[in-house]
Amino acid sequence: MAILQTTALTKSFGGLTAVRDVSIAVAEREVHAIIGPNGAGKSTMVNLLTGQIPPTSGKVTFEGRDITGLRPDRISKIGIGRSFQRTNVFPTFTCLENCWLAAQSRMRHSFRFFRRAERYASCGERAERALELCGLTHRRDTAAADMSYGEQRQLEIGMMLATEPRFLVLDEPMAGMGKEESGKVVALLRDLARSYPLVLVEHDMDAVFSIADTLTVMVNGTVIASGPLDEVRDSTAVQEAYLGDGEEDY
Ligand SMILES: Nc1ncnc2c1ncn2[C@@H]1O[C@H](COP(=O)(O)OP(=O)(O)OP(=O)(O)O)[C@@H](O)[C@H]1O
Repeated sequence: MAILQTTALTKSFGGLTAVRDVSIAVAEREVHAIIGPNGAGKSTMVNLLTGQIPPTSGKVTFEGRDITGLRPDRISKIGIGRSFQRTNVFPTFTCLENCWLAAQSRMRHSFRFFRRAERYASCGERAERALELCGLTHRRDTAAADMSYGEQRQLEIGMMLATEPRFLVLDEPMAGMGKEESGKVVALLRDLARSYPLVLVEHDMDAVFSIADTLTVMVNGTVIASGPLDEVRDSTAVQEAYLGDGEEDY
């Protein structure tokens, strides 16, 4: 059964339709990658799934519940975690503090604690667990600014995990990384894929092909192919439309 599903999802910006009639379904334990050339509508899809923008038409359901048009904080609380294309960490805060803040953002009244001590402890536990999950326990007390770019992206994944999501949406988690750094993130994503269903938007095709179960290929806002990785990767339509001439761009 699908955990996350879109039905005829469409988003227009004035005269431009960035996402047109997209219907995808992501099952339990599935890594669903969305690929496509620049301007294909991938980021718009991510923004529609996580509530950053409302759709023009169509529907998004999560665990059978209609979440279309809900605000990002509601969607986060419902259990969909999102990482951003650009690093969102607080540079002067330590890794633990960054994760602590993210954990706290999920609390109902972030700054008006009823049982302050209990909530504090619970955020601390979540933060420590998130650091462990993203492989940064050894950097617990290091300020984000003192870490490499790759580690900061890793921390951002930790911050997403500190919100205790049940589903992950990752927007170009390998962007701007060197080979060694992206190798680490690929390993991390493989680990996470054992526990979370996830949607991954990524330009690094080696990474996508090594992690994804399902591939959706978008061109100009439209899905041109979607299905099991091997079938879609090797389909002529995809080779011609995307992986052919444009491959060197990635
Ligand atoms: N807020 C917006 N207002 C107007 N047009 C937008 C907006 N956001 C995206 N677009 C347009 O929608 C189209 C799809 O953009 P989108 O960023 O979703 O593509 P993408 O596949 O993520 O591209 P990239 O790989 O370059 O990130 C583009 O033509 C873009 O210019």
